[in-house]
Amino acid sequence: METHLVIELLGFVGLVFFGSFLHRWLYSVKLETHLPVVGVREEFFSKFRASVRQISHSLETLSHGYTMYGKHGQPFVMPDPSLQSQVILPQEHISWLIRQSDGLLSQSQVRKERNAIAYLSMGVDYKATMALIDKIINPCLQRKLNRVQANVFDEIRVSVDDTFGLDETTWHELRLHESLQTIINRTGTRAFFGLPLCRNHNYLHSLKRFILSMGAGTLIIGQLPLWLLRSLAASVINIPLRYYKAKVLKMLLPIFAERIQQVQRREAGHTLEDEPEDFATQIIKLVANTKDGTYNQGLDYLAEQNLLLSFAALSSTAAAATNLLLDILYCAPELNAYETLRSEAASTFTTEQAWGDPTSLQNLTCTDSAIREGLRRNGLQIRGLLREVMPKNGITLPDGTHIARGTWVGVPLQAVHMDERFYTKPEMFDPFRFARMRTDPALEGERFDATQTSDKFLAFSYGRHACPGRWLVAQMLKLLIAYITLHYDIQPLEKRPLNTVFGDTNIPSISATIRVRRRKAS
Ligand code: HEM
Repeated sequence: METHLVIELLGFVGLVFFGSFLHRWLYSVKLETHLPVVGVREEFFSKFRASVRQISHSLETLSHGYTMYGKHGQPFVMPDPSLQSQVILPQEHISWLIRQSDGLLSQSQVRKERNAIAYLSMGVDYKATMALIDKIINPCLQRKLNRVQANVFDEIRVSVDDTFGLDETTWHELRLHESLQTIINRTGTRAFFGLPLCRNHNYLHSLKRFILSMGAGTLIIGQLPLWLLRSLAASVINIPLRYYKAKVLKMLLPIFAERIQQVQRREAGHTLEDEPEDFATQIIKLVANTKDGTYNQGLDYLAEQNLLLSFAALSSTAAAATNLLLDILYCAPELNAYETLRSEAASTFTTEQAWGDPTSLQNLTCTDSAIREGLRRNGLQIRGLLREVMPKNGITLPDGTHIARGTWVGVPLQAVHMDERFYTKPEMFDPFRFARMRTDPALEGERFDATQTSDKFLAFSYGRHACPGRWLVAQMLKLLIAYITLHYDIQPLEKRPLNTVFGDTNIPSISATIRVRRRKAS
């Protein structure tokens, strides 16, 4: 047979295969049909197109579904680019949702796909990670937080001075997100691994690239349909990810080795003059005193776990700080937000020691309120508490709706935050809303500090998988806002640069700039 005929034949066979694959794929989008479906238009391949559209339209679709159904106590179906069938629950079902065990509604199944844990080169086991978070990391991030406050402040002071500048005579422009990411990366690294790593340029450079690769991986791969496409995307993203992870770990390992030696010497009865107060030391101490071998899998393992934790910590805190400053600089002048925060900081931090004193942070009720409001108005995720239905026979929701096995259920976080039943003028960034709510006699008994999660405030999620880093976030952001307002003037914004929603993630503008000038020392 002539060569061109063979090629044509092979091409034809390939086309038939591809066509049938595409046809099956386009029609494979399964949506729970007994529930209302949102986001689907009358068009060819309507379900498939609705699913793909949610890469950029999920905020609108979720708000529409919430207004039409969720607000009236009804679950609805949301298409998703991953083609994974999803049922979005009304706010009334959240308390029920968080009470269900992982055996009924599994978070780990969702994490593996949505956060691409099954695809990215992590090097750590998911189960062991969750055990480590539960037993070791959570206690460190809560009970031992006070010990890092003085160091966290010291790093904020030095890194803000470096990034915002010391010139008291001229205004200059800086890119807000980039500056805050640098400040938060340094401060977080100081809290986790101490000096001098947090000022090592090579480390910070590789850490930034590692965070970028992880961010791209978790953001993009979880949105893709089909295992094959996810694996292909992961094989590309894993190249820089492995490279930068190896570079970062090379610098982290000697620090862990040193900390382990220090802990062992102390346990053997030696007195150490300068025992570091960082989380790495605290985590090593806890692991050393725990009989269960799950956490004690060697130096590389612990270092890698801590690196993953810094990823969870740093990118989200930098994004929250960016949103918060943009909101403060844009909000209505009559609210006098910047000046109020400055005078609260001035009356709290009257001595040098006050910056390292945990009781100072309790006085910052207006700053705390602004942080909570920033997270309410612009949470980092618009949909969350995603869980996969595990029982063979499915599960029955509190309103009697039956949901099949394998379906994901979730909550429209941003839509709940925008519900006027829970927040007056929800569209408005009202920085001191929660400070007023704290003193409202009608709300007595409820707590409104930034770290308090509830079924109406979901920025840190809710229930047993809620963010364990939220106390550290509040500590860092309070010290950051206080230091910036006390030492810098910033020109208000005429327009708030818009966020971009990609899938479930709400990303603040990374190109937004602000104009700053150092205040004259009095
Ligand atoms: C403003 C900053 C932050 C926000 C908005 C945030 C938000 C969240 C949310 C929504 C979850 C639940 C995710 C899910 O269910 O899939 C979560 C989980 C988690 N966060 Fe954060 N987070 C922030 C900062 C941090 C920091 C600073 C740390 C560590 C120091 C941290 C460590 C974790 C960990 C380990 C989990 C997993 C908890 C579990 O599954 O049990 N986060 N965070």
